[in-house]
Amino acid sequence: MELGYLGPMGSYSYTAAKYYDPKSLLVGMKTFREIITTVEEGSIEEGILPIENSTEGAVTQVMDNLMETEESKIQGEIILQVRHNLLTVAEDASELKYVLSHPQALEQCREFFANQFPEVVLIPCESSSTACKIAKEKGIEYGAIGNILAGENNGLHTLYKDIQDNLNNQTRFVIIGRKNTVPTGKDKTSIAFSFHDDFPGSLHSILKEFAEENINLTRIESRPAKTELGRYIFYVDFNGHQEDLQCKRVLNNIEKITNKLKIFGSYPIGQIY
Ligand SMILES: O=C(O)C(=O)Cc1ccccc1
Repeated sequence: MELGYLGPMGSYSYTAAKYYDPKSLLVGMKTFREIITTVEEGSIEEGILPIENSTEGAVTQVMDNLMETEESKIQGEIILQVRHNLLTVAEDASELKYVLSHPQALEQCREFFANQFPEVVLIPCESSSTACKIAKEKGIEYGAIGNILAGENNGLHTLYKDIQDNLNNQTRFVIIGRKNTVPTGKDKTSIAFSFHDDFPGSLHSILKEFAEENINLTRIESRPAKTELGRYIFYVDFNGHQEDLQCKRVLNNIEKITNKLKIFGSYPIGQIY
């Protein structure tokens, strides 16, 4: 089984992919969009994508891109305890001027840099493992935020460990693929919907359906519909599989109330690593 991830090797996505399926053949890619496109086209079977973080919230780029999918479904999830480290070319920070990483990682360590290295310029790049590679090429003024593994792979020093602002920093990854899943009894389903018109109680009318079937929601987010200010797409995750009877009833009912209902998929509840 080939599994696409945000590469190169040593990224946080790589770690998550290894935990999810140690046997799969990992294929490093440059962007989240590339991962989604290759799964959509069927040229790779699965892809892994970060979708939300316990401190920073939604990974909006992934959520927006998933909205456009036609063939791929969410068929798994995994939660990774993300520990950031300051990895540098030099053995100390005396020359440190620039620190590179994925925007998500930079955001999750903003306080650390404001307190410890207010003069350091934070530079976004494609991934934390790419950041390590670039830092190594650039020299002693450079550092990266990444996995210790990525630092070691690139010959960097681990200057500070656990620099994430929130000690309990978790990222939830979803696995997309083209297969349908079967109910396991411990599943989750992800959907998104929008309304024809704005009307009082619109969101309530949806939430009521879940409440009446005693279905627990595990996440609710809104994203701009990108048509006009004040129009939203709502993203909801809930416990249960779309083939379960109660879930089927809810999905049937809310399809009638909503303008567009997208079911991203049902999948076994993931473990935390
Ligand atoms: O840049 C990486 O290594 C990634 O895999 C993206 C990412 C960044 C920060 C937290 C989780 C995933």
